[in-house]
Amino acid sequence: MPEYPGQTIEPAVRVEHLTRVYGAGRNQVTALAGINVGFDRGTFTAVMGPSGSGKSTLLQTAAGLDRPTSGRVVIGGTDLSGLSETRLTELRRTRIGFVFQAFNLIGALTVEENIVLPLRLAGVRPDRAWLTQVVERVGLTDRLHHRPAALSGGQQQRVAIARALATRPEVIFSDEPTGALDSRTAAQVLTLLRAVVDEHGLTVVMVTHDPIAASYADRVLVLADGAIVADLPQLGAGGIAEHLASLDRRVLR
Ligand SMILES: Nc1ncnc2c1ncn2[C@@H]1O[C@H](COP(=O)(O)OP(=O)(O)OP(=O)(O)O)[C@@H](O)[C@H]1O
Repeated sequence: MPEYPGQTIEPAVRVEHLTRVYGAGRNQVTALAGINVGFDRGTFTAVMGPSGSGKSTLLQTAAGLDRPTSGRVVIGGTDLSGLSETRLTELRRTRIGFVFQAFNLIGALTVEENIVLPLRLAGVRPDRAWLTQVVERVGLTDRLHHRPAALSGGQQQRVAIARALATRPEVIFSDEPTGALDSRTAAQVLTLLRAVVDEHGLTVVMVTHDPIAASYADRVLVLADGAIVADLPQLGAGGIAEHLASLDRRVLR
């Protein structure tokens, strides 16, 4: 559904009335309390908010890694709620890229084998021209035959980004991609994510606690208690930090 009158372009990801409740009775926790949001194609969004505000739950449910309690997620026009587990797995493998704080590379495989793994799992023939472009973009052309253990943290995260890009996904979901990196390496990884949005029109949704990381995005969503409490344009790292501090005083106690 269009979010406003006259809107005709389907966002890359659309989330409607998304609710996720964990547990039952006295142990019940509402991690997401009916979220409505769209992520337009070719945009980079940072998701922020205090610990326990629902950021990871939003990412996991939007990415089809977890089923919502109610509400729905539509990726590129496909409603995930109508999909069987098998179809959902297929969609995750072919249309979604993931980049996590832990690089999650397979130590026994080379860099190249790690990058093409999602394609092999999905039984999809690699698009060699695209893969060459991706490997060049992430600066790994001379590392393809190394094992992950022989690479630095920043290089390993770049392998994870190349792996996420291998299938030319409609969206990349990323949870704290720079959480394990020093600030210089983090800047390289964020510049790379920014570039895949600007140069290839990909859509990136990234959870982060860091206003500097968020300053690479076009838009900053702030969650509190499972709801969106701010939807901001890019304000720069200082502006984001200031806004979070003012929300902290007003909304976040
Ligand atoms: N599997 C689970 N079982 C029960 N409660 C959960 C589960 N996963 C998350 N929660 C709860 O849901 C709420 C939101 O958690 P979530 O991990 O999404 O927050 P977050 O904003 O990502 O936090 P952080 O910044 O600390 O990673 C929290 O109260 C959390 O304790």
